[in-house]
Amino acid sequence: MMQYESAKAVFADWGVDTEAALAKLAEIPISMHCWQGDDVVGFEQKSGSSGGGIQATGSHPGRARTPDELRADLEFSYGMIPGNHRLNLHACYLDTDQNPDRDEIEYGHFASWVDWAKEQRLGLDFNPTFFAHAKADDNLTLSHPDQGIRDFWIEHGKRSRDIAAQMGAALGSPVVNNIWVPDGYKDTPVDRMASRVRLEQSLDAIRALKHDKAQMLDAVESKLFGIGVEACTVGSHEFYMGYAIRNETLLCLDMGHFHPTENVADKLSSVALSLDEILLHVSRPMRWDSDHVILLDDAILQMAQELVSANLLDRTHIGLDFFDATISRTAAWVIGTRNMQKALLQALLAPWDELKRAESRLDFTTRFMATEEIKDLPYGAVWSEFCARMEVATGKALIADLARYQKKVEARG
Ligand SMILES: C[C@H](O)[C@H](O)[C@@H](O)C(=O)CO
Ligand SMILES: [Mn+2]
Repeated sequence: MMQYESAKAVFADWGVDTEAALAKLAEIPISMHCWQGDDVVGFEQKSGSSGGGIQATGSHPGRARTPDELRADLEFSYGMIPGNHRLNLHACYLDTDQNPDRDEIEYGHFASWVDWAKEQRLGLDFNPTFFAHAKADDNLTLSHPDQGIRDFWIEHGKRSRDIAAQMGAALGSPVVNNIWVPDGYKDTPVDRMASRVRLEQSLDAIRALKHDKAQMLDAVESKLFGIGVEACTVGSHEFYMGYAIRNETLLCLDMGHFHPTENVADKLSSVALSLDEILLHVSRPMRWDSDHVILLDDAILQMAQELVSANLLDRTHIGLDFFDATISRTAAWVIGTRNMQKALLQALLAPWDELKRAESRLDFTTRFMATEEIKDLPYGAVWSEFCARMEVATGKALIADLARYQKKVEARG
């Protein structure tokens, strides 16, 4: 507390109100992805061989194998993260004794998740699952040349939107329904246009039915390449950017889905001029879309800075997308999500007016000196205060709690 009071005075000297920053941070929900808890396996009773070019590596003990185990791990993890958040579910995480194929899923198969979300005061987000299925083994789904395969996936897409809308109605909070398909070609295709026309037509068919935006929001996610689709990804950035603008959907920017030298934070202000809302998949690519757990590193700090500086927090849905099976899965969730929050807090504690004034008069020296000096400000004390107010642990106590829970789940084998 004393440390916080002294930090508060230091920030006040820079013209920054720490109380306002803490209040804003408490309002920002992060959509935590269910698939970190079980290495993107899901709970279907059957699955195909196609991984869609994504891969969780590692064999750390304690993987959640059932919806109940996953919910227990999530409850523990949310308990370690300050604030109220959301869960991002994939369609392959259905909870039912039945064995519906992807084109047969219904709201009832996910009702237990909604009941649980209500109990836990969590929002939900949703994703159709266009991978890990025999009908995705060609690495083509919505753009497949075979009409029958396209129709199968279109039906899956329609049902997912419907399920998402019902979830949103039940929870009183719009569910973002994000479409990502693995479609692409290992070697250079000769008719890219035909694939993209088919993908566009399939997306239009999926979205033919209008849903209330208070219940469900459509999002589309682009990608640069994946394993097995190195030569061409049908749903490229340009494809989906155009699609999202023309159709007024959200555009999902996954930080692992661009060339490693691109700065994804730089894209926010550009796409925000043409889109109402944005979805983020905050991730950490290492050499490729490796989905490492996010660190409090420059890429994440810059993303948070852009969200605050460009005033985009109210129209950006912050989702996470990483999966690491070499470390405790619950620790990955907790530390990764808290890193996103720490980055947001640092951004909320920056003296933006002063920095922007310096830039607008081309005083780059002042901008340079200030952006470097504020790196020394006592962010840790403000973060600790936030955690104390939200009654969650920090530092060694947090590490001990995470280790204790990991020990408990290791008995699962
Ligand atoms: C499991 C997710 O849908 C997936 O990670 C997708 O969002 C993606 O980023 C694929 O590379
Ligand atoms: Mn993603």
